[in-house]
Amino acid sequence: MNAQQVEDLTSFMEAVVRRNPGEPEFHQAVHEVAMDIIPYLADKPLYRDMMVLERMTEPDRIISFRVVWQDDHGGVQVNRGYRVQQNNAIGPYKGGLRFHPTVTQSVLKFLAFEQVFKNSLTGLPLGGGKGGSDFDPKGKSDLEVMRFCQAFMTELSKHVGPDTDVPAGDTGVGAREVGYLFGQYKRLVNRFEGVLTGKALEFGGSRIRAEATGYGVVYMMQDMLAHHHESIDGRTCVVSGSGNVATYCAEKLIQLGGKVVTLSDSSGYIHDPEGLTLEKLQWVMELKNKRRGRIEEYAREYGVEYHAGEHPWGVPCDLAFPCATQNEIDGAEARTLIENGCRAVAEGANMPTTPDAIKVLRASPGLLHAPSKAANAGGVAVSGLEMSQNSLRMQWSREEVDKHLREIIASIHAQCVEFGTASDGHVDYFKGANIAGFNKVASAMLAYGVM
Ligand SMILES: NC(=O)C1=CN([C@@H]2O[C@H](COP(=O)(O)OP(=O)(O)OC[C@H]3O[C@@H](n4cnc5c(N)ncnc54)[C@H](OP(=O)(O)O)[C@@H]3O)[C@@H](O)[C@H]2O)C=CC1
Ligand SMILES: O=C(O)CCC(=O)C(=O)O
Repeated sequence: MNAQQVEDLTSFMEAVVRRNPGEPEFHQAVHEVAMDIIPYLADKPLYRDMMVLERMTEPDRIISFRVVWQDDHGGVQVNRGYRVQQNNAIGPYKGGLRFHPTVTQSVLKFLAFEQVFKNSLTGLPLGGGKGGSDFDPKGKSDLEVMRFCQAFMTELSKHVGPDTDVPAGDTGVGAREVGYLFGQYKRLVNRFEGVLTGKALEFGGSRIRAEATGYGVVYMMQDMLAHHHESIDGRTCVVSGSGNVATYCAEKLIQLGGKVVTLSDSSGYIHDPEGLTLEKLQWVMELKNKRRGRIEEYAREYGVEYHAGEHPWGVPCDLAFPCATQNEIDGAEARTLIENGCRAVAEGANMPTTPDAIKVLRASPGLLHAPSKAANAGGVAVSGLEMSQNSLRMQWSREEVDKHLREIIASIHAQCVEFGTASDGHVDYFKGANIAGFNKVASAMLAYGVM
């Protein structure tokens, strides 16, 4: 960046912070994009005069509402629900719902903003949005989760629809929650329509949607390595998380010959130096999705080490897959990864690396690093395919959906290479993803005029 661009970035970010006080996650996500887009717009006065980037940082609307439900003891509980409808320039708002006590407007705005670029990269007609609540499903009975989901959807149903806004799952919102949410929507509007994705197969879901985010992260890693004539086979992999994204990321890695040595949850991580097998992974999925237990139990079951309160980034690895949550790798942890010889990082979670960590990883010569908006786009891509199948009133085979997913990730990789390759041949996947994602949305916004 030259001096003028640094000045432009500084004044742009000052305005973002002024307009969105107290929203650090949102500032972080916007800054990460603006660092690449502001220099890119240096010779594009029309985009600057039309304030396209400024408009993209302002959500179309934010809906915030009270969610009141009754717990199993008859007590009345109050939570806050949100839907951030960020941008529908290229299609209906699309993005997940997160139920977690750390949910704030700032967190959902960062996720919605990122989603706009990610959805654009898929090549599908999908705008960007995100929603959720500070409700914590952990420790709640099935009936409590059901009552919460019904109360949440009672309000949300007024703002979503198959051509308006199509939510899906995210942290804390899996098959069980999507079932309750869809059932309530159907009851309220008296129509059977594809208002949510991630549905069960029996009522309009797509094959491979559950697997898609994790599989897509691994396909992205495969493509980055193949670009350098390397593969996953025989590489040691460190994965964080043990939810939807982490477990299917681990499954695909094992299928491709990777040795997955860690999984984690918010309490700590397990280290299995022999590597997980598909059987052990099945046990983890049962633990997490049915018994809703803690990853610590894996250590007791298989006689391996458990590290309470720690992240797995100190375990030596070739490939790293942060698949738990935002800002889970900081600068020091990024340095440790590099010192231990890490070759590549593919982000399964949204924005899992802090700005410091990105700086450290970017400065490491040759290290490959796929940002979340490119690496985890497989989930929303298959959600887009679920919408297509719902419109067609059809369900495609596993092979067909997986083939589309593979092609979409390959196209995202190609876009990153097109817009992110430096003169020395190194691919800056962050820059490539930001510019490619921006272009499509920005030209649609220009076509619509001033609005
Ligand atoms: N599901 C999807 O299709 C997509 C998800 N993502 C992103 O992937 C990430 C994981 O989502 P998903 O797997 O669906 O969610 P899940 O709820 O299925 O799993 C989340 C996992 O991350 C752990 N975790 C959550 N918060 C923290 C924390 N603060 N510190 C350490 N670990 C934590 C959870 O542990 P615990 O059980 O202890 O909370 C759990 O193991 C999120 O960033 C999400 O936005 C991105 C694209 C699509
Ligand atoms: O499938 C979807 O619509 C949501 C996916 C999602 O929330 C994400 O990509 O972060």
